[in-house]
Amino acid sequence: MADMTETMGPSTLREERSKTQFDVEAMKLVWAGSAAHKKVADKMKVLVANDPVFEKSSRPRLDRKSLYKNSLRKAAHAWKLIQDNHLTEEEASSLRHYIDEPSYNDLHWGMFIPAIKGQATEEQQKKWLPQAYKMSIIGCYAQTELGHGSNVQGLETQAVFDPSTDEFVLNSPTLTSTKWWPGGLGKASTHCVTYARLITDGKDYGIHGLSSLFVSPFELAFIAPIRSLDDHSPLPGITVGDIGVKFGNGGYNTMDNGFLRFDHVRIPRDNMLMKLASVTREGKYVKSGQPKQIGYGAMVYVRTTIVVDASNMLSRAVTIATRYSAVRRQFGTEKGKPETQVIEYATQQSRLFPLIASTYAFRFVGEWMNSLYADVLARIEANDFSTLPEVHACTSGLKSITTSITADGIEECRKLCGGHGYACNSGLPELYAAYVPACTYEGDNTILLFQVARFLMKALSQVGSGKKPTGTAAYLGNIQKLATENCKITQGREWLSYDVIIEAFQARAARLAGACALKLSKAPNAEAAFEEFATDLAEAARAHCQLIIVEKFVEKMRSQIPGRGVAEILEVLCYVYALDLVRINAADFLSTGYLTSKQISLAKDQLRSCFKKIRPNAVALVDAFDHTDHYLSSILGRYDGDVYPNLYKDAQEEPLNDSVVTEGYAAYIRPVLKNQLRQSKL
Ligand SMILES: Cc1cc2nc3c(=O)[nH]c(=O)nc-3n(C[C@H](O)[C@H](O)[C@H](O)COP(=O)(O)OP(=O)(O)OC[C@H]3O[C@@H](n4cnc5c(N)ncnc54)[C@H](O)[C@@H]3O)c2cc1C
Repeated sequence: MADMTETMGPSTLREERSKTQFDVEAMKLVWAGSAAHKKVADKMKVLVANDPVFEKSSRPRLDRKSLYKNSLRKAAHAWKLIQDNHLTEEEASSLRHYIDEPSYNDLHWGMFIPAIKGQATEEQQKKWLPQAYKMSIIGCYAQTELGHGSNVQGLETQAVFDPSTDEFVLNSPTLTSTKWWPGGLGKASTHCVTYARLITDGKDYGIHGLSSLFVSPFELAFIAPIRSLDDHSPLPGITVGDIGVKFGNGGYNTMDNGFLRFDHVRIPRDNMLMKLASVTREGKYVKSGQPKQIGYGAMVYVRTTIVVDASNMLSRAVTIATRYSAVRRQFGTEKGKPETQVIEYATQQSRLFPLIASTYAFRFVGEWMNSLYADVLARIEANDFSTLPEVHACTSGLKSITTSITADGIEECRKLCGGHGYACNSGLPELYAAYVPACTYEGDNTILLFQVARFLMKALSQVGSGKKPTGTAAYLGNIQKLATENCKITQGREWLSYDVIIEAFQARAARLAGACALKLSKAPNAEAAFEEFATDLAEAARAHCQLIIVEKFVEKMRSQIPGRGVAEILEVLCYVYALDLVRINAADFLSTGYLTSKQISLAKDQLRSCFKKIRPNAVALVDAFDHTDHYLSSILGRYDGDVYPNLYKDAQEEPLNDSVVTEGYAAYIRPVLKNQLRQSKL
């Protein structure tokens, strides 16, 4: 069956790659962040891709039990590889990343261990961390309950201190207090870090958490053993299980998100994590004297990994959509010539290229957050907490907007692949299903924007009393000028200036925040007004976060970027990222009066000309992410572009095609066809 379409994909991608105007190998280094990171990633991605245990293309077809068992097998095999090969922490984490399957490991390494590090005393860390590092215990993070998630202050689980036995009694007093959602809890974990209302000395101390409305890191966390270390059965007083099937085939269903009820479960007093606060032998609640801000380090770390992960997940989706858009042809038949590649269509470019730009933008802002994390740790060490409110606000906002754009971006890439994007073998449905909860866990994205908005309102009120905002909010110190001087450009080319772009985003963010501050200042009740203007406040917060991402992209561009043509094409991507945001948010720029409709029209013209520069480099820009076919797990996104023969082959392997006449024929099709339904047993 050798026809033209069969061979067209590979030759098309070869031709695309021959048009590239920059050094792809150098871009791979920029994407990886350093030669050392690249070396680790290269080693781990090959190790995973070549190991049959890590096969994943069958995932969407597996029933839940087989899916879960297979995921346990992978986790065990990975742990064996880590030990046998003496992998470093970075290598082990990279290995888990390339296995690409949500599992209890994510919570054990990503939440349980950091929670102990952040909230346990040194003595307690010495007790728990070695067991956790050896995996002789498996831990998870049990905060959310059936009735409350975002509103941490509303959690109901109780930890009542009993001085007669020197123990806490953990109890779930209501149905709604059942812990619900924690990953790894359902079937795998032996322990959890759980959050509960501390009741001692006749007083309810509440939860002290990082809630939607009050910002302070957790204080009241407890380590609760939940399963026997001998036979894994639930311990006395514990009711635990999996909450059930979640969105999408495969997807996040490899994870055992669980429920947990405590029925007067006794744990030693020392199982309360006591870095920030403790309960004495007599039952007195005592603050440790350690500033509560020390908990911020762990929070910045977790959010940094989420933003870096957003760039990774978006990079997968755009790789698939870009390669396939080059291979896919529709319309435009000039006699004897192939049809037009869909990537040539202006609408395809205007949907796809800004997503490629966003992928790089998120990568660079993630890189900056890594340095921010180091800075936060150093400052905490030196008892300097001055930057923490600003860091908390910007990391909340960046988590919110990068995960929202990534989830929407994956879905957009699915649509960019037309009908074939809807098939599981495109890799996109499962990617979306597994990724989309990132908009909810680690803080609902809307709630996180409110944290940013509160910070902005406070910063503006302090500007009024002469205090200079710092860091990512420094521009608010200049609000007088930003709110009154409008954009002056008259020619399209003037948009291609970092200063012009940054000033536009600063003016928009400052004006939106300023307008909210004015409304709040006029209201008799600030809390009620915050609720009334919540939509505007969320918009102001979003504008502030987009400004941060634009600024960090520009900062990257102002650094040394080696490699032939690399800086040049990244510059184009930087403008695409910013100008597309101007296009999408034209209403904000117009309503705040900073831009005229003529200036917005000039921005759109520039955007179109930037797309022309991206076009010959599009495939190479996604090749630079350096994803293996195993990691992408997508027929549409194959590196060699050999799409159609493989779609055909995959259909032949569909289990429904095991027999030519389907199993239900005799019972359910034949009686319909033969008008024999009355005689048949249904
Ligand atoms: C896949 C997955 C994995 C998870 N893993 C874990 C885990 O390991 N451990 C754990 O403890 N939890 C986990 N969770 C739970 C998760 O952290 C919570 O679901 C999340 O914090 C959101 O809280 P919620 O469900 O209470 O949402 P809700 O707060 O009930 O949100 C519902 C809606 O109400 C809106 N809303 C709520 N309050 C306000 C307000 N004040 N103003 C305006 N709008 C508001 C929200 O924006 C949202 O649109 C997981 C969840 C998922 C989906």
